[in-house]
Amino acid sequence: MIIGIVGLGTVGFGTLDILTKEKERLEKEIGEEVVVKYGCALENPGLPEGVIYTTDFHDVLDDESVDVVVELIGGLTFAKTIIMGAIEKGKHVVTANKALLAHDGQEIFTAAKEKGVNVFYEASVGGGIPVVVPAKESLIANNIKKIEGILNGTTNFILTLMETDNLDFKEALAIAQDLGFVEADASLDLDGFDAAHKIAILAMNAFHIFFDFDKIHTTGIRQVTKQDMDYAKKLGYRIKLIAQAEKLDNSIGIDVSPTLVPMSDIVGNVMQAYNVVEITSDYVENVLFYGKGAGRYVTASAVVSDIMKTHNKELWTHDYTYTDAITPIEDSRFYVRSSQPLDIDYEESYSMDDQYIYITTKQNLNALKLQLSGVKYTLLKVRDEK
Ligand SMILES: NC(=O)C1=CN([C@@H]2O[C@H](COP(=O)(O)OP(=O)(O)OC[C@H]3O[C@@H](n4cnc5c(N)ncnc54)[C@H](OP(=O)(O)O)[C@@H]3O)[C@@H](O)[C@H]2O)C=CC1
Ligand SMILES: N[C@@H](CC=O)C(=O)O
Repeated sequence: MIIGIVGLGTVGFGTLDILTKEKERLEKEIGEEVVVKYGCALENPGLPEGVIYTTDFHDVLDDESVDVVVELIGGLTFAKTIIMGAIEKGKHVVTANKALLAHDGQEIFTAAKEKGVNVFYEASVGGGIPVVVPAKESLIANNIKKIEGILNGTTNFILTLMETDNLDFKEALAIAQDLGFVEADASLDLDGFDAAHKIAILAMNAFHIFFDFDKIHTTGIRQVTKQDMDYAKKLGYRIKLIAQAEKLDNSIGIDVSPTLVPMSDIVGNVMQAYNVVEITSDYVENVLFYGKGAGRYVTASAVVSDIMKTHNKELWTHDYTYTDAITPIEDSRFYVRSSQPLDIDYEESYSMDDQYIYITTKQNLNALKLQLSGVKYTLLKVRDEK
């Protein structure tokens, strides 16, 4: 197996390092030589002997001996050119690029099918947690009804540090950046788009659909305050950025929003840069996937696993149907805080610091907003008790 890695940053360099250190064992596992022929990046990070350094990804694409192109530069432009170019040349592709797959997955998978090659992307969701392959292969017997979880390491890390270390948002973000968790464009993490990319990929495979990514209703963590975290805690909840995808009556509901999660729930105890994905289906019922969702070696572990998977000649199919029926998930319980008492249906309520705090009964978001028109309030979703 001859490999070209394009992108030698956090994940790319980690991938190269694992492939170098574990070469002998990996070769034994698959019964084939594993050779990294190219490392491509704008600056040379220092490559092991025998790996050709280039700044031009065409060197990798144009070399007929390369079987697998590993795209780890991120973004929607060059990354797409590299992936489409590799497919065109009949090479397998491994990528961690959730943004690109969420936007252009249909085009990429269609091209891969035509050329008879695989595009593998385990690292695109949940960092090192095996979830894409298990959901697509191990759960094949099941009709998936719902996927829910914490899919962004950066925001979970920030929320954790705000709670446990009393850090402010900016301080916590700077630490996450040092640790290599944060996207080149941090707003992808902070505004919920990275989690939306990941839930889009999971929903695509779970419900066999392609759809316009921009239809996903996405809210990030910028408006989450320490004050609301403390109020939520008094009621036994933590605020987490939750991504959800669910089969509704006439649509697939998908959204990403800061949500109060009961501390009695496993999901409410997922801290730091850990991720969790809960899949609900008919036969196996509930399964949870938990582990580190970001970081160099964590993510490289999933990339290496995908590279090894290209050794099997079996092709993955993505014969999915395009749908416009993507809607927000509007029926939920809600946390509502206001400086005035409210006349709404609620399960729990208390007041302190001149604030009135409610956990509502399950109801429709738009109906609740209508009821609250003219009132100043903060509103967050509340996850059901398990
Ligand atoms: N970091 C993480 O924890 C995770 C990241 N991912 C995904 O993995 C991918 C890579 O992320 P990450 O490693 O963090 O990103 P980095 O920014 O650390 O690395 C990007 C690499 O791409 C190189 N590069 C950029 N443009 C080009 C180009 N035109 N030609 C050649 N090389 C180029 C950069 O080179 P140079 O440094 O020389 O400029 C750098 O080596 C992204 O899609 C990201 O979303 C997925 C899961 C977790
Ligand atoms: N920025 C992402 C990296 C992994 O996908 C995150 O924080 O989860």
